[in-house]
Amino acid sequence: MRDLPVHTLGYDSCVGTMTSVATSPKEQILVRFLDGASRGDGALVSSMLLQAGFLLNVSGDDGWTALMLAARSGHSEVVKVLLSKGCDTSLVNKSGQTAYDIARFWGHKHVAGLLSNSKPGDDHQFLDKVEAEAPENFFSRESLDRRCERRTDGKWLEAKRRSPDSVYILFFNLNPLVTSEAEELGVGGPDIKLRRLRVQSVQDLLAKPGTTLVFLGVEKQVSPPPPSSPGDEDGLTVWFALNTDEDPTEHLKLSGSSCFFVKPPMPGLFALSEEEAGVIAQARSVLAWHSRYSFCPTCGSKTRVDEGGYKRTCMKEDCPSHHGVHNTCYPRVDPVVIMLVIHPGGNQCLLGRKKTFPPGIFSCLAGFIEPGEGIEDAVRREVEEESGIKVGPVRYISSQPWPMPSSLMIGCLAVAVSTEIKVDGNEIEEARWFTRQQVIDVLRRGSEPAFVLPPRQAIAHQLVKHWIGMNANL
Ligand SMILES: NC(=O)c1ccc[n+]([C@@H]2O[C@H](COP(=O)([O-])OP(=O)(O)OC[C@H]3O[C@@H](n4cnc5c(N)ncnc54)[C@H](O)[C@@H]3O)[C@@H](O)[C@H]2O)c1
Ligand SMILES: [Mg+2]
Ligand SMILES: [Mg+2]
Ligand SMILES: [Mg+2]
Ligand SMILES: [Zn+2]
Repeated sequence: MRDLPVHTLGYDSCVGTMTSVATSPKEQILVRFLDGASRGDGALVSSMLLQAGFLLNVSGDDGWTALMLAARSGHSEVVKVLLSKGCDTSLVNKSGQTAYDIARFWGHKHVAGLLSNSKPGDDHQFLDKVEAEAPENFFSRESLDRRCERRTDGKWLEAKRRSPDSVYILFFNLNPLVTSEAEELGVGGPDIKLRRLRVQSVQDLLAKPGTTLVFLGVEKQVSPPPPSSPGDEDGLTVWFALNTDEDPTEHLKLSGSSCFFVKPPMPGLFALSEEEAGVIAQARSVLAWHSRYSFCPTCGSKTRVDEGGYKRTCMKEDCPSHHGVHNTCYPRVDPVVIMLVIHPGGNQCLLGRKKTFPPGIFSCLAGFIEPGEGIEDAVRREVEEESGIKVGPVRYISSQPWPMPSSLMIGCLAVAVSTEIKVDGNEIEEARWFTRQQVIDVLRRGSEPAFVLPPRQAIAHQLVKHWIGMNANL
């Protein structure tokens, strides 16, 4: 017996609740059994199977069997019980996924291991496809080769600093210099472009005490090019970033150009190409660190810039920061979790509004990871703090450097195990469950969208898109 019509019960396949009375004793038994599997109650599953062996391969709503429900929540004990009874691991739900697919998708490696051992020849194309399609996020493209080993090679850096082939990008108070001149921009390309300067244009600025210089890396090479300038033996084109806190316009020797400094984050930086946004993510974060950490955080003394702008060394001889690993000497990155919370039923997602958002915008919840906290726990804590929703399984999807000033957004999908929303009212003024259809209408810019999503350059947008691209009911 398969596909017992339990839809009528309103059985919720993740939290295992019954929202109305089951219509027959057999259906009631099935609901209890599936509920036990999804909650990880191995003892209940075992004893029910002893009395009603037919339950083993029966599915409820959307074709989910006990094995699939246990696999989704990583309940390996229940999975072992079901496997020991000889359950059918090849069954698929109405979205075409096996229990193995579901375990892999939610990152339950131990469960996926148990399931793959029991069925070595299985084909899991669905998951491979989902993984291959993880989005590339704006600000995350590594356009330059960082060549970290060159940061301590003072002679090489100095030669490159003087080289007429080196590229300088300039920031004024952390805002990059760009151009919107038509001839610089290709058809259908970005709206603005970084203004690439040469050493002769920035010579005066380099000599000023308030200027910070950072070695970003070298242009990536397909094959080694011939040497381009006399004395410049490796032919590598180096990029540097400069920041100044005084208006540099009068020191710039630029011929007839219409350049301006663009303020982050929106819409300014979002108008750059993916390649240049990647350079900005690196440059702006390091420069912002220099502007905030001028003095030694350990003893308050003056510091010296070293390693091509990737280290600040305390000038006080006996400062403790000279011994051991001191994360005060190197550029800082703040990890932030950002998550799309999926309703236990699989077909709605949770989005929230900060008080500061423009009208209509709803986005993924997000929050800084705290010291001593892992990614999954930070996701669960922030979601509960901001929306009152409890979260079970968490799966990492992709990350995004966010150079305002220096966050790393860690994008996750998370399955809710409760549904009642209670916003904190402080950070988040409103949170709502939106259906897949509402989200699809927003992404397709339908005539009456229920809300507005952040633009494609925000990882929140990509997480929502990723969820829509997946099969339903994971
Ligand atoms: N790229 C995107 O799609 C996207 C979307 C949402 C948020 N974000 C970014 O994520 C970051 C964090 O999100 P949030 O504001 O919701 O976090 P949050 O929910 O943790 O709340 C922010 C508050 O946490 C405190 N805090 C704790 N640790 C902090 C730290 N290391 N730095 C600064 N404040 C800290 C501060 O009081 C701050 O006001 C923000 O900077 C935001 O710009 C990016
Ligand atoms: Mg937050
Ligand atoms: Mg928060
Ligand atoms: Mg927080
Ligand atoms: Zn010091």
